[in-house]
Amino acid sequence: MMEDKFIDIEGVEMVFHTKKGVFHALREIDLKVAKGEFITLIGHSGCGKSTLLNLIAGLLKPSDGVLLCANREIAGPSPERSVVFQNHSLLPWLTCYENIYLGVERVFSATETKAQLRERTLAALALVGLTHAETKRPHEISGGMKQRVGIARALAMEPKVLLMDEPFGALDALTRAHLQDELLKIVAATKSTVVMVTHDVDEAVLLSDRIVMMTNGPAATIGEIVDVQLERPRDRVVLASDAKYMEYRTAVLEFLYRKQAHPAKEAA
Ligand SMILES: Nc1ncnc2c1ncn2[C@@H]1O[C@H](COP(=O)(O)OP(=O)(O)OP(=O)(O)O)[C@@H](O)[C@H]1O
Repeated sequence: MMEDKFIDIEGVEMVFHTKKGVFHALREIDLKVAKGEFITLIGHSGCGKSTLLNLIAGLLKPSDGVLLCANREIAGPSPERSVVFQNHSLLPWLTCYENIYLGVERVFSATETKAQLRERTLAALALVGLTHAETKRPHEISGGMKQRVGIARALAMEPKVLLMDEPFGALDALTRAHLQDELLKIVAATKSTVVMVTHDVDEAVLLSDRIVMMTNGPAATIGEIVDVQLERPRDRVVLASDAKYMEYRTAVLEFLYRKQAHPAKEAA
Protein backbone atom coordinates (compact mmCIF):
# COMPACT_ATOMS: atom_id res chain seq x y z
CA MET A 1 0.00 0.00 0.00
CA MET A 2 1.06 3.54 -0.77
CA GLU A 3 0.28 4.46 2.83
CA ASP A 4 3.25 2.41 3.98
CA LYS A 5 5.73 4.47 2.04
CA PHE A 6 4.47 7.94 1.39
CA ILE A 7 8.02 9.12 0.99
CA ASP A 8 10.32 6.49 -0.42
CA ILE A 9 14.05 7.06 -0.51
CA GLU A 10 16.07 4.32 -2.15
CA GLY A 11 19.81 3.99 -2.55
CA VAL A 12 20.41 7.72 -2.44
CA GLU A 13 23.96 9.02 -2.81
CA MET A 14 24.95 12.66 -2.69
CA VAL A 15 28.26 13.84 -4.06
CA PHE A 16 29.22 17.51 -4.20
CA HIS A 17 31.73 18.75 -6.73
CA THR A 18 33.73 21.51 -5.10
CA LYS A 19 36.84 23.47 -5.97
CA LYS A 20 38.78 21.19 -3.63
CA GLY A 21 37.45 18.11 -5.39
CA VAL A 22 34.68 15.61 -4.93
CA PHE A 23 32.93 15.43 -1.56
CA HIS A 24 30.83 12.35 -0.84
CA ALA A 25 28.22 13.67 1.62
CA LEU A 26 25.61 10.90 1.80
CA ARG A 27 25.75 7.21 0.94
CA GLU A 28 23.22 4.41 0.71
CA ILE A 29 20.29 6.31 2.17
CA ASP A 30 17.20 4.11 2.34
CA LEU A 31 14.15 5.41 4.19
CA LYS A 32 10.43 4.99 3.93
CA VAL A 33 8.13 7.44 5.64
CA ALA A 34 4.47 6.58 6.16
CA LYS A 35 1.62 9.04 5.72
CA GLY A 36 1.06 11.01 8.91
CA GLU A 37 4.39 9.97 10.39
CA PHE A 38 6.60 12.43 12.27
CA ILE A 39 10.27 11.76 11.52
CA THR A 40 13.21 13.62 13.00
CA LEU A 41 16.72 13.51 11.56
CA ILE A 42 19.45 13.83 14.16
CA GLY A 43 23.22 13.60 13.91
CA HIS A 44 26.36 15.62 14.48
CA SER A 45 26.99 18.88 12.68
CA GLY A 46 27.91 18.39 9.03
CA CYS A 47 26.65 14.81 8.73
CA GLY A 48 24.20 15.71 6.00
CA LYS A 49 20.82 16.25 7.67
CA SER A 50 20.06 19.42 5.71
CA THR A 51 21.29 17.78 2.54
CA LEU A 52 18.83 14.92 3.02
CA LEU A 53 16.00 17.35 3.78
CA ASN A 54 16.86 19.42 0.70
CA LEU A 55 16.80 16.26 -1.40
CA ILE A 56 13.26 15.52 -0.17
CA ALA A 57 12.34 19.16 -0.79
CA GLY A 58 13.60 18.78 -4.37
CA LEU A 59 16.09 21.60 -3.89
CA LEU A 60 18.91 19.16 -4.62
CA LYS A 61 19.12 16.27 -7.05
CA PRO A 62 20.67 13.02 -5.83
CA SER A 63 23.87 11.84 -7.49
CA ASP A 64 22.38 8.36 -7.49
CA GLY A 65 19.27 6.59 -6.25
CA VAL A 66 15.69 7.76 -6.26
CA LEU A 67 13.29 9.77 -4.07
CA LEU A 68 9.53 9.37 -4.40
CA CYS A 69 6.64 11.21 -2.81
CA ALA A 70 3.16 9.70 -3.18
CA ASN A 71 4.58 7.32 -5.79
CA ARG A 72 5.96 10.11 -7.98
CA GLU A 73 9.60 10.96 -8.43
CA ILE A 74 10.64 14.14 -6.64
CA ALA A 75 11.84 16.23 -9.57
CA GLY A 76 12.05 19.69 -8.00
CA PRO A 77 10.56 21.92 -5.33
CA SER A 78 6.79 21.80 -5.02
CA PRO A 79 4.18 23.24 -2.66
CA GLU A 80 3.21 19.63 -1.89
CA ARG A 81 6.46 19.58 0.14
CA SER A 82 6.77 22.93 1.89
CA VAL A 83 9.84 23.83 3.89
CA VAL A 84 10.25 25.77 7.14
CA PHE A 85 13.80 27.04 7.65
CA GLN A 86 15.55 28.07 10.86
CA ASN A 87 15.65 31.71 9.82
CA HIS A 88 11.91 31.84 8.98
CA SER A 89 12.61 33.47 5.57
CA LEU A 90 9.69 35.91 5.71
CA LEU A 91 9.62 38.84 3.32
CA PRO A 92 10.37 41.89 5.51
CA TRP A 93 8.24 44.37 3.56
CA LEU A 94 5.07 42.26 3.83
CA THR A 95 2.78 41.89 6.85
CA CYS A 96 2.27 38.51 8.53
CA TYR A 97 -1.01 38.19 6.66
CA GLU A 98 0.59 39.03 3.31
CA ASN A 99 3.49 36.65 3.87
CA ILE A 100 1.04 33.77 4.31
CA TYR A 101 -1.29 34.97 1.58
CA LEU A 102 1.56 34.84 -0.93
CA GLY A 103 1.99 31.10 -0.38
CA VAL A 104 -1.76 30.48 -0.40
CA GLU A 105 -2.13 32.42 -3.64
CA ARG A 106 0.62 30.42 -5.28
CA VAL A 107 -1.11 27.12 -4.62
CA PHE A 108 -4.82 27.90 -4.75
CA SER A 109 -5.34 31.01 -6.91
CA ALA A 110 -6.16 28.97 -10.02
CA THR A 111 -9.00 27.12 -8.31
CA GLU A 112 -10.33 29.40 -5.58
CA THR A 113 -11.87 32.85 -5.19
CA LYS A 114 -10.12 35.74 -3.42
CA ALA A 115 -12.50 35.30 -0.50
CA GLN A 116 -11.47 31.66 -0.15
CA LEU A 117 -7.78 32.58 -0.29
CA ARG A 118 -8.41 35.15 2.43
CA GLU A 119 -10.23 32.59 4.52
CA ARG A 120 -7.35 30.12 4.23
CA THR A 121 -4.85 32.80 5.24
CA LEU A 122 -6.88 33.82 8.28
CA ALA A 123 -7.36 30.18 9.30
CA ALA A 124 -3.59 29.61 9.14
CA LEU A 125 -2.94 32.69 11.27
CA ALA A 126 -5.50 31.47 13.81
CA LEU A 127 -3.95 27.99 13.83
CA VAL A 128 -0.68 29.37 15.18
CA GLY A 129 -2.41 31.90 17.45
CA LEU A 130 -1.36 35.01 15.53
CA THR A 131 -4.65 36.56 14.49
CA HIS A 132 -3.75 39.66 16.49
CA ALA A 133 -0.48 40.11 14.57
CA GLU A 134 -2.10 40.02 11.14
CA THR A 135 -1.01 43.53 10.11
CA LYS A 136 2.44 43.48 11.72
CA ARG A 137 5.64 43.24 9.70
CA PRO A 138 8.39 40.73 10.62
CA HIS A 139 10.59 43.35 12.37
CA GLU A 140 7.69 44.19 14.70
CA ILE A 141 7.29 40.69 16.13
CA SER A 142 9.44 38.31 18.21
CA GLY A 143 11.60 35.46 16.87
CA GLY A 144 9.08 32.88 18.08
CA MET A 145 6.24 34.71 16.36
CA LYS A 146 8.22 34.91 13.12
CA GLN A 147 8.77 31.17 13.25
CA ARG A 148 5.04 30.65 13.81
CA VAL A 149 4.26 32.74 10.72
CA GLY A 150 6.71 30.57 8.77
CA ILE A 151 4.95 27.43 10.01
CA ALA A 152 1.53 28.95 9.24
CA ARG A 153 2.66 29.82 5.73
CA ALA A 154 3.92 26.28 5.16
CA LEU A 155 0.74 24.68 6.56
CA ALA A 156 -1.58 27.04 4.67
CA MET A 157 -0.33 25.53 1.42
CA GLU A 158 -1.72 22.18 2.65
CA PRO A 159 1.46 20.33 1.81
CA LYS A 160 1.54 16.56 1.64
CA VAL A 161 4.76 16.80 3.59
CA LEU A 162 6.01 19.45 5.96
CA LEU A 163 9.80 19.71 5.92
CA MET A 164 11.46 21.57 8.77
CA ASP A 165 15.15 22.40 9.08
CA GLU A 166 15.81 23.16 12.74
CA PRO A 167 12.73 25.39 12.89
CA PHE A 168 13.25 26.20 16.57
CA GLY A 169 17.05 26.24 16.60
CA ALA A 170 17.38 30.00 17.03
CA LEU A 171 14.84 30.35 19.84
CA ASP A 172 15.21 30.46 23.61
CA ALA A 173 14.31 27.31 25.56
CA LEU A 174 10.88 28.48 26.78
CA THR A 175 9.70 29.72 23.40
CA ARG A 176 11.03 26.57 21.88
CA ALA A 177 9.09 24.36 24.31
CA HIS A 178 5.95 26.37 23.67
CA LEU A 179 6.27 26.02 19.90
CA GLN A 180 7.01 22.30 20.16
CA ASP A 181 3.76 21.87 22.09
CA GLU A 182 1.91 23.94 19.51
CA LEU A 183 3.42 21.96 16.67
CA LEU A 184 2.29 18.72 18.33
CA LYS A 185 -1.29 20.03 18.47
CA ILE A 186 -1.23 21.33 14.90
CA VAL A 187 0.18 18.09 13.53
CA ALA A 188 -2.42 16.09 15.47
CA ALA A 189 -5.16 18.27 13.98
CA THR A 190 -3.84 18.34 10.40
CA LYS A 191 -2.42 14.78 10.39
CA SER A 192 0.58 16.13 8.51
CA THR A 193 3.54 14.04 7.49
CA VAL A 194 6.62 15.75 8.88
CA VAL A 195 10.36 15.37 8.39
CA MET A 196 12.29 17.63 10.74
CA VAL A 197 16.00 18.20 11.29
CA THR A 198 17.01 18.80 14.89
CA HIS A 199 20.05 18.85 17.16
CA ASP A 200 17.96 18.52 20.27
CA VAL A 201 17.54 15.04 21.77
CA ASP A 202 14.53 15.94 23.91
CA GLU A 203 12.83 17.62 20.99
CA ALA A 204 13.39 14.49 18.90
CA VAL A 205 11.88 12.14 21.50
CA LEU A 206 8.97 14.44 22.32
CA LEU A 207 7.87 14.96 18.72
CA SER A 208 8.83 11.86 16.76
CA ASP A 209 7.27 8.61 15.75
CA ARG A 210 10.75 7.63 14.62
CA ILE A 211 14.14 9.22 15.18
CA VAL A 212 16.50 8.67 12.26
CA MET A 213 20.06 8.87 13.56
CA MET A 214 22.81 9.58 11.07
CA THR A 215 26.45 8.55 11.22
CA ASN A 216 29.21 11.13 10.92
CA GLY A 217 30.31 12.33 7.51
CA PRO A 218 31.87 12.16 5.06
CA ALA A 219 29.74 9.53 3.36
CA ALA A 220 27.21 9.65 6.16
CA THR A 221 24.32 7.22 6.23
CA ILE A 222 21.47 6.20 8.50
CA GLY A 223 23.02 4.51 11.52
CA GLU A 224 20.06 3.50 13.64
CA ILE A 225 16.38 4.32 13.92
CA VAL A 226 14.57 4.68 17.25
CA ASP A 227 10.90 3.77 17.16
CA VAL A 228 9.30 6.08 19.74
CA GLN A 229 6.23 4.31 21.09
CA LEU A 230 4.96 6.95 23.47
CA GLU A 231 1.23 7.59 23.47
CA ARG A 232 -0.15 10.82 22.07
CA PRO A 233 -1.05 13.43 23.09
CA ARG A 234 2.30 13.80 24.81
CA ASP A 235 2.88 15.97 27.82
CA ARG A 236 6.46 17.10 28.41
CA VAL A 237 6.04 17.33 32.18
CA VAL A 238 4.60 13.82 32.49
CA LEU A 239 7.24 12.44 30.11
CA ALA A 240 10.08 13.94 32.15
CA SER A 241 9.65 11.13 34.67
CA ASP A 242 8.54 8.42 32.25
CA ALA A 243 10.86 5.38 32.16
CA LYS A 244 10.28 4.72 28.45
CA TYR A 245 10.99 8.36 27.61
CA MET A 246 14.31 8.08 29.44
CA GLU A 247 15.13 4.88 27.60
CA TYR A 248 14.59 6.51 24.19
CA ARG A 249 16.56 9.56 25.26
CA THR A 250 19.45 7.39 26.45
CA ALA A 251 19.41 5.42 23.20
CA VAL A 252 19.84 8.62 21.19
CA LEU A 253 22.51 9.99 23.54
CA GLU A 254 24.43 6.74 23.36
CA PHE A 255 24.34 6.77 19.59
CA LEU A 256 25.50 10.38 19.38
CA TYR A 257 28.11 10.48 22.13
CA ARG A 258 29.39 6.89 22.29
CA LYS A 259 28.94 5.29 18.91
CA GLN A 260 29.36 8.47 16.85
CA ALA A 261 31.46 10.53 19.25
CA HIS A 262 33.08 13.36 17.34
CA PRO A 263 36.78 14.25 17.43
CA ALA A 264 37.40 16.84 20.18
CA LYS A 265 38.29 19.62 17.71
CA GLU A 266 34.88 19.30 16.06
CA ALA A 267 33.07 19.43 19.38
CA ALA A 268 34.81 22.63 20.43
N1 LIG B 1 26.55 22.72 -1.89
C1 LIG B 1 27.52 22.05 -1.26
N2 LIG B 1 28.73 21.92 -1.82
C2 LIG B 1 29.71 21.25 -1.20
N3 LIG B 1 29.59 20.64 -0.02
C3 LIG B 1 28.41 20.73 0.60
C4 LIG B 1 27.31 21.44 0.01
N4 LIG B 1 26.25 21.35 0.86
C5 LIG B 1 26.68 20.62 1.91
N5 LIG B 1 27.97 20.24 1.75
C6 LIG B 1 28.75 19.43 2.68
O1 LIG B 1 28.02 18.25 2.96
C7 LIG B 1 28.10 17.90 4.34
C8 LIG B 1 26.72 17.86 4.93
O2 LIG B 1 26.19 19.16 5.06
P1 LIG B 1 24.77 19.46 5.73
O3 LIG B 1 24.57 20.91 5.74
O4 LIG B 1 23.75 18.62 5.08
O5 LIG B 1 25.01 18.91 7.20
P2 LIG B 1 24.09 19.05 8.50
O6 LIG B 1 24.08 17.71 9.14
O7 LIG B 1 22.78 19.64 8.13
O8 LIG B 1 24.93 20.08 9.37
P3 LIG B 1 24.48 21.10 10.54
O9 LIG B 1 23.90 20.24 11.60
O10 LIG B 1 25.76 21.74 10.95
O11 LIG B 1 23.50 22.05 9.92
C9 LIG B 1 28.99 18.95 4.98
O12 LIG B 1 30.30 18.45 5.07
C10 LIG B 1 28.93 20.12 4.02
O13 LIG B 1 30.13 20.87 4.06
